[in-house]
Amino acid sequence: MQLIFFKDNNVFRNKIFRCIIYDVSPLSYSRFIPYLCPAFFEKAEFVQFVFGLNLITLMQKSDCIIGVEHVSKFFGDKAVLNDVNLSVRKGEFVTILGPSGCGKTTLLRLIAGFQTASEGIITIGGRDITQTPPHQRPVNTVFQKYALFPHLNVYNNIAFGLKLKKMPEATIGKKVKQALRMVGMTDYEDRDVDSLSGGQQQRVAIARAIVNEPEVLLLDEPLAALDLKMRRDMQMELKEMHQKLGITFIYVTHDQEEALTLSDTIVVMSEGRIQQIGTPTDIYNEPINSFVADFIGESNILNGLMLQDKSVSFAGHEFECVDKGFGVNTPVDVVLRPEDIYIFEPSAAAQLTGTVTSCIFKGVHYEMMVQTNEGYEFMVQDYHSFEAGREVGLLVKPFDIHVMKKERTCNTFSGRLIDEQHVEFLGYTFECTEVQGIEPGSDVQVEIDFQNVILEDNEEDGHLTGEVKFILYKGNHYHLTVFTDWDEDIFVDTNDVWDDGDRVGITIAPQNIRVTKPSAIVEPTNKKGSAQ
Ligand SMILES: Nc1ncnc2c1ncn2[C@@H]1O[C@H](COP(=O)(O)OP(=O)(O)OP(=O)(O)O)[C@@H](O)[C@H]1O
Repeated sequence: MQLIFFKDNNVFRNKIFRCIIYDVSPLSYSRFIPYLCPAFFEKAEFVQFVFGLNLITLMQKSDCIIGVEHVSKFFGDKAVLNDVNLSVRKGEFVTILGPSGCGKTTLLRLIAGFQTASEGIITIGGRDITQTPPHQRPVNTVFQKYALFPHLNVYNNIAFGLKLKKMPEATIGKKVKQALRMVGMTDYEDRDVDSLSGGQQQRVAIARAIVNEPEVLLLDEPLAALDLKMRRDMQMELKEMHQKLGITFIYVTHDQEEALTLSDTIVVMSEGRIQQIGTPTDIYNEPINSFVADFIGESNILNGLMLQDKSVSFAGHEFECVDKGFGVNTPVDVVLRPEDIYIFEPSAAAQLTGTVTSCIFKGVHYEMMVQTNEGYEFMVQDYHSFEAGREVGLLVKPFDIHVMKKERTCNTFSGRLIDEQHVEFLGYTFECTEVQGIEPGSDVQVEIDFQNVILEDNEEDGHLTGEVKFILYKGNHYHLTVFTDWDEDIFVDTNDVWDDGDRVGITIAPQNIRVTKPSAIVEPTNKKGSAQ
């Protein structure tokens, strides 16, 4: 008998691990069970016994229904998903949230089985289904475009799958009625689907999915085609439906408000990687990096310097905060939610003073932009209005100052020294100031400060070309990610205003290129998909 325990970092972090026991004869297996440590069973996700080639899941301890383990998906050379790990509990409402093109739909399609993972494993109920065809998976998918059969009425659209399974007509009738009741469309059985509104068609699509009683319902932006009012109504209905049905929902959206409203758990993705997994409150209150902070809700994001434990400077002032363990004089990102900033008449209590530049009524609160005397801009939300032009004081409490580690403090590329004054990186040979003490032909590390990357309107004016993405306003400048037309991103600090998707030329002056020997410490590089 052979005992194999395997665990991986991510799974282990969630205190679940898997044990596989190989080549157990039924006799030794029954003798063996009583001796397995109870503490082990407490932690084990499931225990599998392998009899020759047959794998038997003996026990599934945790309530994990879907496991995505180290999953990557490539289309050609392009990694659309990069080492994704996710564990979904039975009955959970999980939302995959991220900007367009970050890989949300691809992840859903891998779970549904419409596409196959290039690497990694997907399990449902502890069973490896990575290669299982879609129709053999206990999941059903609702798409953004309702994908109803136009020639069938509502009843027949919903009954379609059940008829294929050759269920008795009476059972089908009962199930269709039940599904229609669930989506609030009891009287619509005989209607042509073309005569229904977008919201009603989506309800029929959901009814058609739930009538099969799947263990997991996958929903790919199901409300995206609806107008705002209908979307809000349907969100509430979906939430109720989820509670009534008690099945697991995996929901894809790029709408952060929808994700915060609906979910038990939000998975925030960017560029094929998971950035953060947490409850809506966790994600909103404790974003793990500036990408998540910017993507979820409104934020003021500023460059800061952690002076020491519980003391951070930003916007030209020192502030007391609650964070510790960043070290001394460490560059950080500081996030302040607009509703956490107090605004009042200038007084001694003010930490910052400035002038209101705009004031807009937002229905319940006022949203004001304040330019501080040190030249930083803050968004502030308050129930009281301070009109444009008024002098104000601002204050933020230590607990409301969110300090987060910077992913990087400058652009870092791997390159090759061509000669003393030329270095090759990002597929281009750049002129640099004289490099001494490194042999031409050696591998080198190249560093460029964010503010030293110049973007040009005309692509042909740059050494390189690329596309502007992820624009982050940092109070007194913009931090941009530019997808170069090579394999890596380049990060830029600029005062110029660029739009998402702008094509640009990229220039770097020779004196701003730092060439060093590759450091022993692995610094984060500008590989595609890393958070800002
Ligand atoms: N079959 C395919 N072949 C090549 N590239 C693909 C294919 N399917 C998706 N992609 C690419 O993979 C990336 C992720 O696509 P995906 O549809 O998963 O993103 P998404 O986050 O769901 O975006 P959206 O919100 O716009 O639907 C995109 O760049 C897309 O162009």
